[in-house]
Amino acid sequence: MNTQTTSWRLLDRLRRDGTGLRLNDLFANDPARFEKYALQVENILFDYSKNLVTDDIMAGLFDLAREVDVEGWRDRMFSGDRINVTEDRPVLHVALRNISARPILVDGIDVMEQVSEELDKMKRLTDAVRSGKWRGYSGKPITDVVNIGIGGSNLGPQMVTEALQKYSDNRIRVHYVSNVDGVQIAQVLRPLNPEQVLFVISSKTFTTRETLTNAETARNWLLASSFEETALEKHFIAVTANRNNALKFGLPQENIHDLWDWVGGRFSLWSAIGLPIALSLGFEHFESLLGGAYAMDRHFEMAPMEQNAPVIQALIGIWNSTFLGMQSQAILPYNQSLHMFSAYLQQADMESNGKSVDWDGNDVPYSTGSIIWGQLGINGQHAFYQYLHQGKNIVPADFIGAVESSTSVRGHHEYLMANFIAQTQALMTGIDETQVRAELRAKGKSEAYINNLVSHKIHQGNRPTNTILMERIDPHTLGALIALYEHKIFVQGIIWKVCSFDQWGVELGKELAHRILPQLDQNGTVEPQDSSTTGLIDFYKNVRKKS
Ligand SMILES: O=P(O)(O)OC[C@H]1O[C@](O)(CO)[C@@H](O)[C@@H]1O
Repeated sequence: MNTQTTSWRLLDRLRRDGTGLRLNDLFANDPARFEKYALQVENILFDYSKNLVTDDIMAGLFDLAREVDVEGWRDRMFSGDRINVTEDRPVLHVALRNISARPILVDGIDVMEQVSEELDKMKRLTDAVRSGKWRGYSGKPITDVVNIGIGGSNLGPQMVTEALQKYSDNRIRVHYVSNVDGVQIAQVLRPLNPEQVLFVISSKTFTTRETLTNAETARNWLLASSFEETALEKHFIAVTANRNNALKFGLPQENIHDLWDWVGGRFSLWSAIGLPIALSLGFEHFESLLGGAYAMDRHFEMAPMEQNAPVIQALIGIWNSTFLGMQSQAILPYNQSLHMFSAYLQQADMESNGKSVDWDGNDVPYSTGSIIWGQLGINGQHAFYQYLHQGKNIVPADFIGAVESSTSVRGHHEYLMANFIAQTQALMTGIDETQVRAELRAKGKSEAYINNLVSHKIHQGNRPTNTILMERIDPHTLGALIALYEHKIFVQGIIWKVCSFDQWGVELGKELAHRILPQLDQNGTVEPQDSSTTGLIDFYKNVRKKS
């Protein structure tokens, strides 16, 4: 157990000794703190100086990473070892953006050959669709792409297409359907012309009910408009690791794009799952995205721990959550283009590290993972920041922004970024009683008024934040940013000793849904089970009967 390492014990002692640490003091006592605790990778400045850490704590955290052999595990991931132990698979999303084409062997076979073949196939499709060479059944060019997929087969591509919209020439409009609630697909299809739509059915397993139900609805919608035998092959593409099921759906071999079992769904946007990104932006921008991720991979592989951004980000997160007991983590982008970033990270992080047993199946005696949540920071300021500033529970936060605006609209960006910087300062410095009293006196308030209000206006401060400031949000930088978080998640999994690449926790709910589905039918028999489940099924059926 990693708690038995010397460094874990030392860190535990530092935690106890350091309960009185104040960020204000740490900055006052060390004018060089920012230089020491900030670094730049690619176009990304990562400032972790506003965290409750000292040189001793950082040294202890680096020792912990060494003791549990983070670097060894990292090398095992990059070289294709089967580090996904519960599924007995390698973890090779890094192969998908290995633009050096350095061989990566799995069972003696270089996976880079398959990767580059698939990339070529993606490029051919992207160019054909975007140039108008690919035509629908009636001979018209494709104008709209509808991606049908959920979880990793939705969140990554959608987050990226939204984030990089500025780079789209709008030749192809991309839409996303993930929810099995028919409202979503109905809304998406309503304004579209079936003759000019290309559906991308994205499912690693091609067994996910939500996706298959939506895919069938899309197929019926298309076939209702065309009795052409070839309509399906002109309007449907699949991305999957399960060719057989895609063939059964009615697609020809050449319309199926490959994914491999060594790519986790939540790490798959770099594969053909990223087709909607390429279709929307053009293949050269997709390649830049891969290039940015590759640059971060090289940094993660080569930089010493003390200057390694993903390692440091992971260690700070472990310090905050496991040692200081701060269980949640807010993700606060100050950039409209990143409006889906926290939703994307929720899956990447929580599905990876939300585990309670270690690789050997033993309970872990510490908290793992974090509750990842958030939304655009500027909107959050007018919604939940009250809790961040004065709530009882401390929520560490990542502030993410860009120096250059993504729009030519003037007069907005400075205001946005002033807030971005001010919020981390306010969370750190807070405002104490003396300052509150002085401010209220300066405004001419009476002593009685001040006495009533003072405790409400005090901000304790001392709330930890990371600041991630990019020069701009372009495909390369976004690729690097996503890879930064992917590797952070990986390092944390190693330290917590949990398997970050499986997701057994999502299975039980799916199985029970399969059992409940026939019970919802008016003629279905309700099984003997707990009274709440039975009561809900009965209520549902009674209301349906009347409607
Ligand atoms: O791509 P698929 O196989 O349809 O799976 C979709 C998502 O469902 C999950 O398996 C969770 O149920 C995710 O891990 C995955 O990204």
